[in-house]
Parts: sequence; C-alpha cells; structure tokens
Amino acid sequence: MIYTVTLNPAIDYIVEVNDLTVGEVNRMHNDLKLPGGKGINVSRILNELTVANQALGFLGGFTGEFIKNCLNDFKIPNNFIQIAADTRINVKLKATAETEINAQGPAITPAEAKQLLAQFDELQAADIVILSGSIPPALGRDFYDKIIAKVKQAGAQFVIDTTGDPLERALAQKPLLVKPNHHELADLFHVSLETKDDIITYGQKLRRLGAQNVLVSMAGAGAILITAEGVFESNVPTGTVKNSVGAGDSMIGGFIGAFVQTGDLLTAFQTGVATGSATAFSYDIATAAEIANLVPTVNVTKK
Ligand SMILES: Nc1ncnc2c1ncn2[C@@H]1O[C@H](COP(=O)(O)OP(=O)(O)O)[C@@H](O)[C@H]1O
Ligand SMILES: O=P(O)(O)OC[C@H]1O[C@](O)(COP(=O)(O)O)[C@@H](O)[C@@H]1O
Repeated sequence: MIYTVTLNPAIDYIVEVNDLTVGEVNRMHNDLKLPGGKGINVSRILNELTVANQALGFLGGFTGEFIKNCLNDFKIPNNFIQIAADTRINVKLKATAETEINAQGPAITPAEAKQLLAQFDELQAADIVILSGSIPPALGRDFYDKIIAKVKQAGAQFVIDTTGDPLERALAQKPLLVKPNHHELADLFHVSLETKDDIITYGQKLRRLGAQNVLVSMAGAGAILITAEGVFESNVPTGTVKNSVGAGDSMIGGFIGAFVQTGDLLTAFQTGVATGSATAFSYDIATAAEIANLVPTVNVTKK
C-alpha cells in the first residue's frame, strides 16, 4: 500500500485579481477553494492514476471537515487524526505574478501526535510512505525522523518532499525519491545554481548523501533525474499555465504512480513531468485524461 502523509494540510484559497494594488481595496475576479497540502495532492494524482493509496495526517475544525469531505467525494481512502485546532488556510494570490502565503499550521497536542505515530506500527515491507510538506511547529523538527524510524523498522520505502534539516537528516535513511525544485536544491546547500551543470552537480550530492533517486524540477525549464544508472533530462510540455500550485506534488504522484505500475524509473520520470505540467495547465489538480494527453510530448534523454 502507498500511504501519503500530510502533517500540515491546507485549504488552498486561490484568489485572482487583475492588477494588485498594495494598500488599496482590490476586487477578486475569480476565487477557488481547494483541498491542499502536499501529500493530499499526491493522493489525488495517485487516485487519478488508479493507484491504491491511503491519505494520512492531521485534520481539524471546519477547514479540516471541508478537506475530509472533498477526499470522501473523490473516493480517496483516508484516515486522518482528528485534532482540536483548525487546519490552516493558505492564500495563493494570482495577479501578474503568483504569490503564496502559507500559514504555520495548527496546534497539535502530544496525544494527537502519538495517535498518528501509532498508525505506522502496522507497516509492511512492501509499503511506500510519501512524506510531504512542512511540519507544523507544534510537532517539532524531528517528527519526520520518528516516522522514518518506523518505516525503516518495517523494511518499507519512503519518499520525502520537504526542506531544510528534516530533509538533510532523511537523506542518510536512503529515501526512494527526493524531489527538490532547483531553488530548494540551492537553499539546501546555501549556493546559487546558475547552470544546468551546477544543478546536476548538487543533485548528485543528494544521491551521495543517500537518496536512491533524485528528481530536480525546474518549473517550465525542464527536469533532471539522477539514478544509479546515470543522469537523465527531459523537456517540459508547452501550454498555458493556469495555476501551478500543486505542480510539484503532482510530479511526485505521477512519478510514484507510474513507478509502482511499471517498475521503470524512466517511464516514471516521463509520467512525472507530464503530470506536473498537466496540473500547471489546469486550475485544479490534473485529471487522468489531461495527464495521458501530455505523456507522449515528454522526451527523456540520457546526459
Ligand atoms: N511553467 C510551466 N510550464 C510547464 N510545466 C510546468 C510549469 N511549471 C511547472 N511545471 C511542471 O511541474 C513540475 C514541477 O514544477 P516546479 O515548479 O518545478 O515544482 P514545485 O511546485 O515543487 O516548485 C515541472 O517539472 C513541470 O513538469
Ligand atoms: O507544507 P507547505 O510547505 O507549507 O506547502 C503546502 C502548500 O503546498 C502545496 O501542497 C502545493 O505544493 P507544490 O506547488 O510545491 O506542489 C499546496 O497545496 C499547499 O498550500
């Protein structure tokens, strides 16, 4: 079974204004509320690709109820720990540029945290656990380490998509996949990455630090996959970007979904890129048909 873990889900409140004038009253010409948070987006894509998965994490309050209802409507199996505090709302402002304002996340009590950790006591060796997104401050920076310890104990695999010291520590535990975008990769090593060769050099460092496979996304400028077999690159499909929120999560969903279906890392890479772009080209997370349309337009080559 694949488990996605969203410690910090969010309602993504997508707000569109024509011209944003700071300090004035601005009127939205369009707005949309989506069930978000990184693991939830991954689950939505896996579901589109008919890959069985279960969504885990914390949900609370009226915002949490909205997300739970959406997941149930999408028929995504889920088993979130109910918390007393409200799940956050993240604002995604679309004007001439895209601006995101992500909240810190709700209070989570030690008892609620313990309930979630207990869910990983039943893991099986064939399971894949996808750990995605920020950690609410109440849980402590080492919360992913605690889950990873249980994954390793079961002999299962994990994917991690987060930033900073939790990602750094996770590398030594040999994640199946990490997917930084090129900005996150630069931040991790406190460098600025000017060229594709720079990006490959630092992506290779992630593999040397323990990651089995490293996928570096560069938004509309292509993507790089580094595996035990070498370095691969891909184009990205051309299209009109409508809402790139969730593109990175979709890429992980597409990659892991195709990987469990085919066992082939390059097919996974091709599907991952197509899925990320299909989401960028739609207002919501991509549908199976939108993904399938783009797959043939993605070409993977060995460097
Ligand atoms: N402007 C774009 N044009 C085409 N595809 C895009 C665009 N932005 C994102 N994507 C797709 O989504 C993937 C992930 O996007 P990226 O912005 O790099 O990740 P993240 O959302 O994690 O920052 C890209 O590799 C690409 O396939
Ligand atoms: O947990 P974080 O890092 O605050 O990120 C959460 C946000 O990222 C998203 O999962 C989108 O992520 P990507 O655009 O990187 O795919 C949103 O749904 C959510 O608001």
